[in-house]
Parts: sequence; structure tokens; C-alpha cells
Amino acid sequence: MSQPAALPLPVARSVASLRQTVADWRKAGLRIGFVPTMGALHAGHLSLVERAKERADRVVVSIFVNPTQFGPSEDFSKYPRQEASDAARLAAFGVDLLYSPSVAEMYPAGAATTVSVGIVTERLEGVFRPTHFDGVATVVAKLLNQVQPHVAVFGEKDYQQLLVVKRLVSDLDIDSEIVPGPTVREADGLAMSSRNAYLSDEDRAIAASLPATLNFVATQLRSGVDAAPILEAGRIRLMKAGFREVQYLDLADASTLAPLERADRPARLLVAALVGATRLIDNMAV
Ligand SMILES: Nc1ncnc2c1ncn2[C@@H]1O[C@H](COP(=O)(O)OP(=O)(O)OP(=O)(O)O)[C@@H](O)[C@H]1O
Ligand SMILES: CC(C)(CO)[C@@H](O)C(=O)[O-]
Ligand code: BAL
Repeated sequence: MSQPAALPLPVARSVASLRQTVADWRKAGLRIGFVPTMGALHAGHLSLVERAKERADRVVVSIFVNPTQFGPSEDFSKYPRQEASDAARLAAFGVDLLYSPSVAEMYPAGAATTVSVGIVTERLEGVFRPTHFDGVATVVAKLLNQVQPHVAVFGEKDYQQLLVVKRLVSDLDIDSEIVPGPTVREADGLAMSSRNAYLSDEDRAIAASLPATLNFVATQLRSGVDAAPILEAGRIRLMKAGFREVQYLDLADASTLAPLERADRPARLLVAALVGATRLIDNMAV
């Protein structure tokens, strides 16, 4: 029987082997940084690794396509999986350990606990992906408990997720600092995302209008005017550019995500829209 090719960096596939490595680092007094991902790595992920490296002596990256955060009609089975090329990029970036557990290791038979974060999960993504944040919160709580990092880095591209993770860590007294990483964009402004790989050339051209529209809307909202007509103009602009559906384009308080009528305090503009069969999200400070 042929053996799978060895990966170019140490890999832990079980909670026990992960714990052994991080316990040794702790005993040696080293600071541990952590970047959780679902793989199909791009420069956005690597920017989070860079931030973790600046703040820690050893960095763990997890790759786990978490089934519990996908809805029944979402893309769990087709989500890109490319562990060998991801591992090569992580090794070249000086990551110390890849943590890549199986679904059975993460959710052994009999697992019956779900972590559910209130209020901040209710709007925006929570409306269109009603089971999503329970899945994210449960797996992030488990990952942070398994790695016990001093610092963990999460991208602002998933802005609501970042707030959910901060709430979770505060509410459950998890002893890890959560550090945000700014959104890394393609040359035309499109936020890097593993799901961009789904886009046809035609859809990719349409997708570029998402950050352009966010910029256009955010610029006007910064003057403190009534948001409703500007948000509506933004939605129309996206549909005219070729988006199939704009699920939301909303202005929200930057720390609670409560809806705002105008940007009279730190605010965030957030969008989710479908181009062809692909769902894209993005956000911007206002
Ligand atoms: N363009 C980006 N810039 C900075 N961080 C990012 C970017 N894209 C994703 N991240 C962050 O990387 C981490 C892992 O995200 P994930 O593996 O889901 O990647 P993704 O590209 O967002 O994938 P998806 O297409 O599934 O949303 C998250 O903290 C996410 O916010
Ligand atoms: C944080 C995360 C790794 C949990 O599965 C995922 O939601 C992601 O990649 O953003
Ligand atoms: N990047 C967030 C994970 C998800 O969409 O499932």
C-alpha cells in the first residue's frame, strides 16, 4: 500500500499529539500563536500568519473544513481541499505546526455540546446562515481549548465572525488574546477568499464591483447623511453590475452590529451578495 507523501512541516492529526507539542513549548516558556483556517490558503491567510509570528515564538495553523458551520444546501462537499500545497506554503512561511484533524477526531461519536453566542449572531450572516455561527463558535471554542494559544488571529474579512469570537472568548473566560487582521485584497479590490476559486471569468469581473460599491457607499456615509437611500442606491448598483441577489448591504455599529440610520459613531458597512452560484461577503469601516 502506498504511503501518503510526507508534509514539509510537522503535522498533528490528533488532539493528543497537538497537546504534546504545545505543552513542550509552554514548558520552555515560549509564546504560542494560532491561526485557524479551512485551508485553500491565499495571501489573506498568510497575512494572519505574519501577524501571529510577530506576536509569538511558535505558530500553529489549523486546517479543518468544519461541517457544522455549513448549512444543508451549502458547499461543504465542494469546498476546496488542497492540504499538500497548503502545507508547502505554511512551511515556506516558517509555520511551526500544522494541525489538521479529521471530522471524527473533532466530533467523536456521542459529541453533544454546542456553543451558541447570542445577539451579535442574530443579524446579517445569522439571517441567511441560521446555523452557521453555532458551528463556528463550537469549533473555535474547541480549537482554542485544544491549542491554548497566547494569541489567535482572525481576519476582518469575516467581520461578524471576528466579533462573535471576541464575545465567545470574553464570555467563556478563554485565556487567549484575539487579534484582528485587515482584509487583504486583489489588485482590483476584491477581498481574497477561498471561495473566489468558484468564480467563472465573467463572474470574477462582476465581483470586482463589490468593493467598488462598498467604497462608493462608505464615502457618502462618512458625511453622516441618512443611510437608507444610499444603501438602496448601492444595492441597485450591485444588481446592475450583474449580481444575482444582494442579501444585505447594511450599516451597523462597529462593535455590536446594531443597525444604524447614519454613521454617527464608529460604523461598519457589511455586504453579502450572490454572483452566479457563489456567495461573497465583504465589509468596510465607515
Ligand atoms: N482576504 C482576507 N484577508 C484577511 N484575512 C482573511 C481573508 N480571507 C479570509 N481571511 C481570514 O482567514 C481565516 C480563515 O478563513 P477561511 O479559511 O474561511 O478563508 P476564506 O478565504 O474566508 O474562505 P471562505 O471563502 O470560506 O470565506 C479567517 O479568520 C478569515 O477571516
Ligand atoms: C474560524 C474558522 C476556521 C472556524 O471553522 C472558519 O470559520 C474560518 O475559516 O473563517
Ligand atoms: N470564512 C468563514 C467561514 C465560512 O464561510 O464558513
